[in-house]
Amino acid sequence: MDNFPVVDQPNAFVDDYSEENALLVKSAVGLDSHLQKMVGNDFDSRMMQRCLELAKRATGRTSPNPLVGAVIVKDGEIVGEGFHPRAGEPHAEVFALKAAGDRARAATIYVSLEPCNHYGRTPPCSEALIAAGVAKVVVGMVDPNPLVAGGGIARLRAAGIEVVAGVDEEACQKLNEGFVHRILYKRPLGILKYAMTLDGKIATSAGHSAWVTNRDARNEVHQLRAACDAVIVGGNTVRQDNPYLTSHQEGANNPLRVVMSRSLRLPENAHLWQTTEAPTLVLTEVDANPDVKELLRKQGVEVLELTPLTPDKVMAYLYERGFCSVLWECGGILAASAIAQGAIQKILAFIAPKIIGGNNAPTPVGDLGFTTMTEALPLERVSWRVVGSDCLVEGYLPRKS
Ligand SMILES: Nc1nc(O)c(N)c(N[C@@H]2O[C@H](COP(=O)(O)O)[C@@H](O)[C@H]2O)n1
Ligand SMILES: [Zn+2]
Repeated sequence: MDNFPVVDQPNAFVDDYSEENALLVKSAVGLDSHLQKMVGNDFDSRMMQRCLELAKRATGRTSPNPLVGAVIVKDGEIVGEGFHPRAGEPHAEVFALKAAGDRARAATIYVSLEPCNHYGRTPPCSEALIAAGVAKVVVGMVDPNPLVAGGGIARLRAAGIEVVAGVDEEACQKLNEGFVHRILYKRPLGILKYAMTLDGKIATSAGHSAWVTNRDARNEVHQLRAACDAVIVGGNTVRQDNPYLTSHQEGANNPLRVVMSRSLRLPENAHLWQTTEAPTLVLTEVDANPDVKELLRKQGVEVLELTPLTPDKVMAYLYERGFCSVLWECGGILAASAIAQGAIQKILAFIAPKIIGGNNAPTPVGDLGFTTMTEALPLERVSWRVVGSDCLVEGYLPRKS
Protein backbone atom coordinates (compact mmCIF):
# COMPACT_ATOMS: atom_id res chain seq x y z
CA MET A 1 0.00 0.00 0.00
CA ASP A 2 3.02 2.28 0.43
CA ASN A 3 2.77 3.93 -3.01
CA PHE A 4 -0.83 4.92 -2.71
CA PRO A 5 -2.24 7.65 -0.57
CA VAL A 6 -5.00 6.29 1.60
CA VAL A 7 -7.81 8.05 3.37
CA ASP A 8 -6.79 8.33 7.01
CA GLN A 9 -10.15 7.84 8.61
CA PRO A 10 -12.52 5.89 6.44
CA ASN A 11 -16.15 6.53 7.31
CA ALA A 12 -15.19 9.50 9.52
CA PHE A 13 -17.12 12.18 7.67
CA VAL A 14 -20.19 10.29 6.56
CA ASP A 15 -22.73 11.22 9.17
CA ASP A 16 -24.87 13.12 6.67
CA TYR A 17 -25.59 10.02 4.60
CA SER A 18 -28.52 10.68 2.29
CA GLU A 19 -30.63 8.39 0.20
CA GLU A 20 -30.73 10.72 -2.82
CA ASN A 21 -29.06 8.18 -5.09
CA ALA A 22 -31.50 5.45 -4.36
CA LEU A 23 -33.86 4.42 -7.14
CA LEU A 24 -36.23 1.52 -6.97
CA VAL A 25 -34.85 -1.43 -8.86
CA LYS A 26 -36.20 -4.85 -9.36
CA SER A 27 -34.21 -7.38 -7.35
CA ALA A 28 -32.43 -9.74 -9.67
CA VAL A 29 -33.02 -13.38 -8.90
CA GLY A 30 -30.44 -16.03 -9.75
CA LEU A 31 -26.94 -15.72 -11.07
CA ASP A 32 -26.20 -13.60 -14.11
CA SER A 33 -25.51 -16.06 -16.88
CA HIS A 34 -22.78 -13.79 -18.25
CA LEU A 35 -20.99 -13.68 -14.90
CA GLN A 36 -17.44 -14.70 -15.57
CA LYS A 37 -14.91 -15.15 -12.79
CA MET A 38 -11.66 -13.41 -13.52
CA VAL A 39 -8.62 -13.29 -11.35
CA GLY A 40 -7.51 -9.66 -11.34
CA ASN A 41 -3.94 -8.43 -11.71
CA ASP A 42 -1.50 -7.63 -8.92
CA PHE A 43 -2.84 -4.13 -8.44
CA ASP A 44 -6.41 -5.44 -8.19
CA SER A 45 -5.25 -7.93 -5.61
CA ARG A 46 -3.55 -5.24 -3.52
CA MET A 47 -6.68 -3.10 -3.59
CA MET A 48 -8.80 -6.09 -2.60
CA GLN A 49 -6.46 -6.77 0.32
CA ARG A 50 -6.99 -3.17 1.37
CA CYS A 51 -10.78 -3.75 1.18
CA LEU A 52 -10.37 -6.73 3.50
CA GLU A 53 -8.25 -4.69 5.92
CA LEU A 54 -10.96 -2.03 6.02
CA ALA A 55 -13.74 -4.62 6.39
CA LYS A 56 -11.99 -6.08 9.45
CA ARG A 57 -12.33 -2.79 11.32
CA ALA A 58 -15.88 -3.84 12.11
CA THR A 59 -14.94 -7.38 13.17
CA GLY A 60 -17.65 -8.95 15.32
CA ARG A 61 -20.04 -6.00 14.96
CA THR A 62 -21.93 -6.43 11.67
CA SER A 63 -24.10 -9.53 12.11
CA PRO A 64 -26.45 -10.47 10.57
CA ASN A 65 -24.67 -8.48 7.88
CA PRO A 66 -21.25 -9.31 6.40
CA LEU A 67 -17.91 -7.57 6.85
CA VAL A 68 -17.30 -5.47 3.72
CA GLY A 69 -14.66 -2.98 2.66
CA ALA A 70 -14.51 -0.73 -0.42
CA VAL A 71 -11.78 1.35 -2.08
CA ILE A 72 -12.21 3.83 -4.95
CA VAL A 73 -9.23 4.39 -7.24
CA LYS A 74 -8.86 7.19 -9.79
CA ASP A 75 -5.74 7.57 -11.96
CA GLY A 76 -3.84 5.12 -9.77
CA GLU A 77 -4.68 6.91 -6.51
CA ILE A 78 -7.05 5.93 -3.74
CA VAL A 79 -9.68 8.68 -3.53
CA GLY A 80 -12.18 7.06 -1.17
CA GLU A 81 -12.43 4.22 1.28
CA GLY A 82 -15.13 2.76 3.46
CA PHE A 83 -16.34 -0.22 5.41
CA HIS A 84 -19.67 -1.44 6.69
CA PRO A 85 -19.74 -0.61 10.43
CA ARG A 86 -22.90 -2.44 11.53
CA ALA A 87 -26.31 -3.62 10.32
CA GLY A 88 -28.66 -0.72 9.68
CA GLU A 89 -25.85 1.64 8.73
CA PRO A 90 -24.79 2.39 5.13
CA HIS A 91 -22.85 -0.19 3.19
CA ALA A 92 -19.10 0.04 2.53
CA GLU A 93 -19.62 1.32 -1.03
CA VAL A 94 -21.70 4.26 0.20
CA PHE A 95 -19.01 5.35 2.65
CA ALA A 96 -16.36 5.09 -0.06
CA LEU A 97 -18.50 7.07 -2.55
CA LYS A 98 -19.10 9.77 0.01
CA ALA A 99 -15.37 10.00 0.70
CA ALA A 100 -14.53 10.19 -3.00
CA GLY A 101 -17.20 12.77 -3.88
CA ASP A 102 -16.92 13.88 -7.55
CA ARG A 103 -13.73 11.90 -7.93
CA ALA A 104 -15.83 8.74 -8.12
CA ARG A 105 -16.85 9.65 -11.69
CA ALA A 106 -15.06 7.38 -14.19
CA ALA A 107 -13.18 5.74 -11.28
CA THR A 108 -12.81 2.07 -10.34
CA ILE A 109 -14.35 0.79 -7.12
CA TYR A 110 -13.03 -2.31 -5.40
CA VAL A 111 -15.42 -4.02 -3.04
CA SER A 112 -14.95 -7.30 -1.18
CA LEU A 113 -18.62 -8.35 -1.66
CA GLU A 114 -20.86 -7.87 -4.67
CA PRO A 115 -22.76 -4.57 -4.42
CA CYS A 116 -26.31 -5.11 -3.26
CA ASN A 117 -29.25 -4.58 -5.54
CA HIS A 118 -32.17 -4.55 -3.15
CA TYR A 119 -33.89 -2.40 -0.58
CA GLY A 120 -33.06 -3.87 2.82
CA ARG A 121 -32.32 -1.68 5.82
CA THR A 122 -30.53 0.51 3.26
CA PRO A 123 -31.07 1.28 -0.45
CA PRO A 124 -29.25 -0.58 -3.26
CA CYS A 125 -25.56 0.19 -3.71
CA SER A 126 -25.78 -0.77 -7.40
CA GLU A 127 -27.89 2.33 -8.02
CA ALA A 128 -25.61 4.55 -5.97
CA LEU A 129 -22.62 3.36 -8.03
CA ILE A 130 -24.45 3.96 -11.30
CA ALA A 131 -25.55 7.43 -10.21
CA ALA A 132 -21.99 8.28 -9.14
CA GLY A 133 -20.73 7.38 -12.63
CA VAL A 134 -18.10 4.80 -11.72
CA ALA A 135 -16.54 3.16 -14.78
CA LYS A 136 -15.53 -0.18 -13.30
CA VAL A 137 -16.39 -2.36 -10.33
CA VAL A 138 -13.99 -5.02 -9.07
CA VAL A 139 -15.74 -7.53 -6.81
CA GLY A 140 -14.20 -10.00 -4.39
CA MET A 141 -17.07 -12.50 -4.19
CA VAL A 142 -20.65 -12.85 -5.33
CA ASP A 143 -23.16 -12.23 -2.52
CA PRO A 144 -24.90 -15.54 -1.62
CA ASN A 145 -27.89 -13.60 -0.26
CA PRO A 146 -30.75 -14.66 -2.59
CA LEU A 147 -31.84 -11.00 -2.69
CA VAL A 148 -28.53 -10.20 -4.42
CA ALA A 149 -26.93 -13.43 -5.81
CA GLY A 150 -25.44 -11.97 -8.98
CA GLY A 151 -28.20 -9.39 -9.42
CA GLY A 152 -25.96 -6.53 -8.33
CA ILE A 153 -23.36 -7.46 -10.93
CA ALA A 154 -26.02 -7.91 -13.61
CA ARG A 155 -27.52 -4.49 -12.82
CA LEU A 156 -24.12 -2.77 -13.05
CA ARG A 157 -23.32 -4.48 -16.35
CA ALA A 158 -26.74 -3.57 -17.74
CA ALA A 159 -25.85 0.06 -16.99
CA GLY A 160 -22.66 -0.28 -19.07
CA ILE A 161 -20.24 -0.59 -16.14
CA GLU A 162 -17.34 -3.00 -16.51
CA VAL A 163 -17.41 -5.62 -13.73
CA VAL A 164 -14.63 -8.01 -12.76
CA ALA A 165 -15.66 -10.62 -10.19
CA GLY A 166 -13.70 -13.12 -8.11
CA VAL A 167 -10.53 -11.17 -7.23
CA ASP A 168 -9.01 -12.77 -4.11
CA GLU A 169 -12.25 -14.66 -3.79
CA GLU A 170 -10.95 -17.25 -1.32
CA ALA A 171 -9.86 -14.60 1.20
CA CYS A 172 -13.16 -12.75 0.79
CA GLN A 173 -15.15 -15.96 1.33
CA LYS A 174 -13.07 -16.85 4.38
CA LEU A 175 -13.61 -13.47 6.01
CA ASN A 176 -17.37 -13.93 5.72
CA GLU A 177 -17.66 -17.69 6.21
CA GLY A 178 -20.11 -17.14 9.07
CA PHE A 179 -22.32 -14.85 6.99
CA VAL A 180 -22.22 -17.28 4.04
CA HIS A 181 -23.11 -20.23 6.30
CA ARG A 182 -25.95 -18.29 7.87
CA ILE A 183 -27.41 -17.44 4.46
CA LEU A 184 -27.03 -20.95 3.02
CA TYR A 185 -28.08 -23.07 6.02
CA LYS A 186 -30.16 -20.72 8.18
CA ARG A 187 -27.90 -21.36 11.16
CA PRO A 188 -24.80 -19.58 12.48
CA LEU A 189 -21.47 -21.22 11.66
CA GLY A 190 -20.55 -23.40 14.67
CA ILE A 191 -16.85 -23.41 15.55
CA LEU A 192 -15.55 -25.87 18.13
CA LYS A 193 -12.33 -24.62 19.73
CA TYR A 194 -10.33 -26.61 22.21
CA ALA A 195 -6.85 -26.78 23.64
CA MET A 196 -5.34 -30.18 24.31
CA THR A 197 -2.04 -31.78 25.17
CA LEU A 198 -0.13 -33.97 22.77
CA ASP A 199 -1.80 -36.98 24.41
CA GLY A 200 -5.25 -35.56 23.73
CA LYS A 201 -6.26 -34.25 27.18
CA ILE A 202 -7.96 -30.93 27.89
CA ALA A 203 -7.27 -31.08 31.66
CA THR A 204 -5.67 -33.34 34.25
CA SER A 205 -7.68 -36.12 35.91
CA ALA A 206 -8.27 -33.64 38.76
CA GLY A 207 -9.84 -31.18 36.31
CA HIS A 208 -6.98 -28.67 36.25
CA SER A 209 -6.67 -26.93 32.88
CA ALA A 210 -4.95 -23.57 33.43
CA TRP A 211 -3.10 -23.54 31.17
CA VAL A 212 -2.78 -26.16 28.48
CA THR A 213 -1.56 -23.69 25.83
CA ASN A 214 0.95 -20.83 25.79
CA ARG A 215 0.12 -17.13 25.98
CA ASP A 216 0.21 -16.60 22.19
CA ALA A 217 -2.41 -19.28 21.70
CA ARG A 218 -4.56 -17.74 24.41
CA ASN A 219 -4.26 -14.33 22.71
CA GLU A 220 -5.40 -15.95 19.51
CA VAL A 221 -8.46 -17.34 21.29
CA HIS A 222 -9.25 -13.83 22.53
CA GLN A 223 -9.15 -12.57 18.93
CA LEU A 224 -11.37 -15.43 17.88
CA ARG A 225 -13.92 -14.47 20.53
CA ALA A 226 -13.83 -10.88 19.27
CA ALA A 227 -14.79 -12.13 15.80
CA CYS A 228 -17.70 -14.30 17.00
CA ASP A 229 -21.22 -13.29 17.96
CA ALA A 230 -21.54 -15.77 20.81
CA VAL A 231 -19.46 -18.20 22.81
CA ILE A 232 -21.12 -21.26 24.35
CA VAL A 233 -20.13 -23.34 27.37
CA GLY A 234 -21.97 -25.84 29.54
CA GLY A 235 -22.60 -25.61 33.28
CA ASN A 236 -19.65 -27.93 34.01
CA THR A 237 -17.20 -25.49 32.43
CA VAL A 238 -18.59 -22.65 34.54
CA ARG A 239 -18.25 -24.75 37.71
CA GLN A 240 -14.76 -26.05 36.94
CA ASP A 241 -13.01 -23.21 35.08
CA ASN A 242 -14.98 -20.13 36.13
CA PRO A 243 -14.13 -18.51 32.76
CA TYR A 244 -14.61 -14.89 31.66
CA LEU A 245 -15.14 -15.71 27.95
CA THR A 246 -14.40 -12.14 26.88
CA SER A 247 -12.01 -10.97 24.18
CA HIS A 248 -9.73 -9.28 26.76
CA GLN A 249 -8.89 -6.56 24.20
CA GLU A 250 -9.46 -2.85 24.60
CA GLY A 251 -12.07 -1.68 22.08
CA ALA A 252 -12.71 -5.13 20.60
CA ASN A 253 -16.09 -6.81 20.32
CA ASN A 254 -17.15 -9.14 23.11
CA PRO A 255 -19.41 -12.04 22.20
CA LEU A 256 -22.64 -12.89 23.98
CA ARG A 257 -21.62 -15.43 26.65
CA VAL A 258 -24.03 -18.35 26.56
CA VAL A 259 -24.30 -21.03 29.23
CA MET A 260 -26.32 -24.16 28.49
CA SER A 261 -27.51 -25.71 31.74
CA ARG A 262 -30.50 -27.98 32.19
CA SER A 263 -29.99 -28.41 35.94
CA LEU A 264 -29.00 -24.80 36.73
CA ARG A 265 -26.45 -26.17 39.19
CA LEU A 266 -24.31 -23.09 38.76
CA PRO A 267 -22.05 -21.21 41.18
CA GLU A 268 -23.54 -18.06 42.67
CA ASN A 269 -20.39 -16.03 42.17
CA ALA A 270 -19.21 -16.98 38.69
CA HIS A 271 -17.13 -14.44 36.76
CA LEU A 272 -19.77 -14.62 34.03
CA TRP A 273 -22.33 -12.89 36.23
CA GLN A 274 -19.90 -10.68 38.07
CA THR A 275 -18.37 -9.00 35.03
CA THR A 276 -20.22 -6.58 32.79
CA GLU A 277 -17.94 -6.21 29.73
CA ALA A 278 -20.12 -8.70 27.89
CA PRO A 279 -23.74 -9.79 28.28
CA THR A 280 -24.49 -13.30 29.55
CA LEU A 281 -27.37 -15.55 28.56
CA VAL A 282 -28.22 -18.69 30.49
CA LEU A 283 -30.26 -21.20 28.52
CA THR A 284 -32.16 -23.76 30.54
CA GLU A 285 -35.39 -25.73 30.55
CA VAL A 286 -38.83 -24.74 31.69
CA ASP A 287 -38.85 -26.84 34.88
CA ALA A 288 -35.37 -25.85 36.07
CA ASN A 289 -35.00 -24.32 39.54
CA PRO A 290 -37.04 -21.05 39.54
CA ASP A 291 -35.04 -19.61 42.49
CA VAL A 292 -31.77 -19.87 40.55
CA LYS A 293 -33.42 -18.29 37.52
CA GLU A 294 -34.54 -15.40 39.70
CA LEU A 295 -31.11 -15.04 41.28
CA LEU A 296 -29.38 -14.94 37.91
CA ARG A 297 -31.84 -12.41 36.55
CA LYS A 298 -31.23 -10.21 39.59
CA GLN A 299 -27.54 -10.25 38.66
CA GLY A 300 -28.31 -8.93 35.17
CA VAL A 301 -28.17 -12.29 33.42
CA GLU A 302 -30.68 -13.02 30.69
CA VAL A 303 -32.33 -16.39 31.39
CA LEU A 304 -34.29 -18.19 28.70
CA GLU A 305 -36.05 -21.52 28.59
CA LEU A 306 -35.57 -23.68 25.50
CA THR A 307 -37.12 -27.06 26.14
CA PRO A 308 -35.67 -29.53 25.34
CA LEU A 309 -32.31 -27.78 25.57
CA THR A 310 -30.32 -29.20 22.65
CA PRO A 311 -27.41 -27.80 20.60
CA ASP A 312 -29.52 -27.56 17.44
CA LYS A 313 -32.31 -25.73 19.25
CA VAL A 314 -29.74 -23.30 20.63
CA MET A 315 -28.25 -22.67 17.18
CA ALA A 316 -31.74 -22.17 15.72
CA TYR A 317 -32.42 -19.61 18.44
CA LEU A 318 -29.10 -17.81 17.86
CA TYR A 319 -29.86 -17.71 14.13
CA GLU A 320 -33.15 -15.96 14.89
CA ARG A 321 -31.19 -13.54 17.04
CA GLY A 322 -29.20 -12.57 13.93
CA PHE A 323 -25.91 -14.33 14.65
CA CYS A 324 -23.44 -15.45 11.98
CA SER A 325 -20.78 -17.30 14.00
CA VAL A 326 -20.85 -19.10 17.33
CA LEU A 327 -17.81 -20.39 19.18
CA TRP A 328 -18.23 -23.57 21.23
CA GLU A 329 -15.72 -23.60 24.11
CA CYS A 330 -17.47 -26.37 26.00
CA GLY A 331 -16.32 -29.67 27.47
CA GLY A 332 -16.29 -33.00 25.65
CA ILE A 333 -19.82 -34.21 26.41
CA LEU A 334 -21.52 -31.09 25.08
CA ALA A 335 -19.06 -30.96 22.15
CA ALA A 336 -19.98 -34.52 21.15
CA SER A 337 -23.67 -33.71 21.33
CA ALA A 338 -23.17 -30.52 19.26
CA ILE A 339 -21.20 -32.45 16.62
CA ALA A 340 -23.80 -35.23 16.51
CA GLN A 341 -26.57 -32.68 15.96
CA GLY A 342 -24.71 -30.81 13.20
CA ALA A 343 -24.27 -27.67 15.31
CA ILE A 344 -20.53 -27.57 14.59
CA GLN A 345 -18.94 -27.14 11.15
CA LYS A 346 -15.43 -25.98 11.94
CA ILE A 347 -12.78 -27.27 14.35
CA LEU A 348 -9.92 -25.24 15.79
CA ALA A 349 -7.65 -27.48 17.85
CA PHE A 350 -4.71 -25.97 19.72
CA ILE A 351 -2.21 -28.71 20.48
CA ALA A 352 0.40 -28.11 23.17
CA PRO A 353 3.58 -30.22 23.09
CA LYS A 354 2.95 -31.55 26.61
CA ILE A 355 1.96 -34.91 27.99
CA ILE A 356 -0.14 -35.27 31.14
CA GLY A 357 -1.47 -38.82 30.88
CA GLY A 358 -4.26 -39.97 33.19
CA ASN A 359 -6.98 -42.51 32.38
CA ASN A 360 -9.69 -40.17 33.64
CA ALA A 361 -8.31 -36.97 32.17
CA PRO A 362 -11.03 -35.39 29.97
CA THR A 363 -10.76 -35.33 26.18
CA PRO A 364 -12.09 -32.60 23.83
CA VAL A 365 -14.88 -34.66 22.29
CA GLY A 366 -16.88 -37.25 24.25
CA ASP A 367 -18.55 -40.38 22.98
CA LEU A 368 -19.92 -40.20 19.44
CA GLY A 369 -20.96 -43.85 19.51
CA PHE A 370 -18.41 -44.90 16.91
CA THR A 371 -16.93 -48.39 17.11
CA THR A 372 -14.86 -48.56 13.92
CA MET A 373 -12.32 -46.23 12.33
CA THR A 374 -14.45 -46.11 9.19
CA GLU A 375 -16.96 -44.05 11.19
CA ALA A 376 -14.36 -41.37 12.06
CA LEU A 377 -15.29 -37.90 10.81
CA PRO A 378 -12.64 -36.90 8.25
CA LEU A 379 -11.95 -33.17 8.40
CA GLU A 380 -11.78 -31.28 5.11
CA ARG A 381 -9.75 -28.22 4.06
CA VAL A 382 -7.28 -28.96 6.85
CA SER A 383 -4.44 -26.53 7.58
CA TRP A 384 -2.10 -26.01 10.51
CA ARG A 385 0.33 -23.44 11.77
CA VAL A 386 2.55 -22.84 14.75
CA VAL A 387 1.27 -20.41 17.40
CA GLY A 388 4.03 -19.66 19.90
CA SER A 389 5.10 -23.10 21.14
CA ASP A 390 1.78 -24.74 20.18
CA CYS A 391 0.25 -25.93 16.95
CA LEU A 392 -3.17 -24.86 15.67
CA VAL A 393 -5.00 -27.34 13.45
CA GLU A 394 -8.00 -26.02 11.55
CA GLY A 395 -10.48 -28.05 9.54
CA TYR A 396 -14.12 -28.42 8.57
CA LEU A 397 -16.45 -31.31 9.31
CA PRO A 398 -17.99 -32.94 6.27
CA ARG A 399 -21.62 -31.96 5.71
CA LYS A 400 -24.07 -34.76 6.34
CA SER A 401 -25.81 -35.67 3.08
N1 LIG B 1 -21.85 -5.16 -0.99
C1 LIG B 1 -22.25 -5.01 0.29
N2 LIG B 1 -21.65 -4.07 1.04
C2 LIG B 1 -21.98 -3.96 2.33
O1 LIG B 1 -21.34 -3.05 3.07
C3 LIG B 1 -22.99 -4.76 2.88
N3 LIG B 1 -23.34 -4.64 4.20
C4 LIG B 1 -23.64 -5.70 2.04
N4 LIG B 1 -24.65 -6.46 2.54
C5 LIG B 1 -25.62 -7.18 1.75
O2 LIG B 1 -26.88 -6.56 1.90
C6 LIG B 1 -27.64 -7.24 2.91
C7 LIG B 1 -28.01 -6.30 4.01
O3 LIG B 1 -28.73 -5.23 3.49
P1 LIG B 1 -29.19 -4.04 4.48
O4 LIG B 1 -28.00 -3.60 5.27
O5 LIG B 1 -30.28 -4.62 5.33
O6 LIG B 1 -29.69 -2.98 3.56
C8 LIG B 1 -26.73 -8.33 3.47
O7 LIG B 1 -27.47 -9.50 3.81
C9 LIG B 1 -25.81 -8.58 2.29
O8 LIG B 1 -26.45 -9.37 1.34
N5 LIG B 1 -23.24 -5.81 0.76
ZN1 LIG C 1 -25.19 -2.30 -0.56
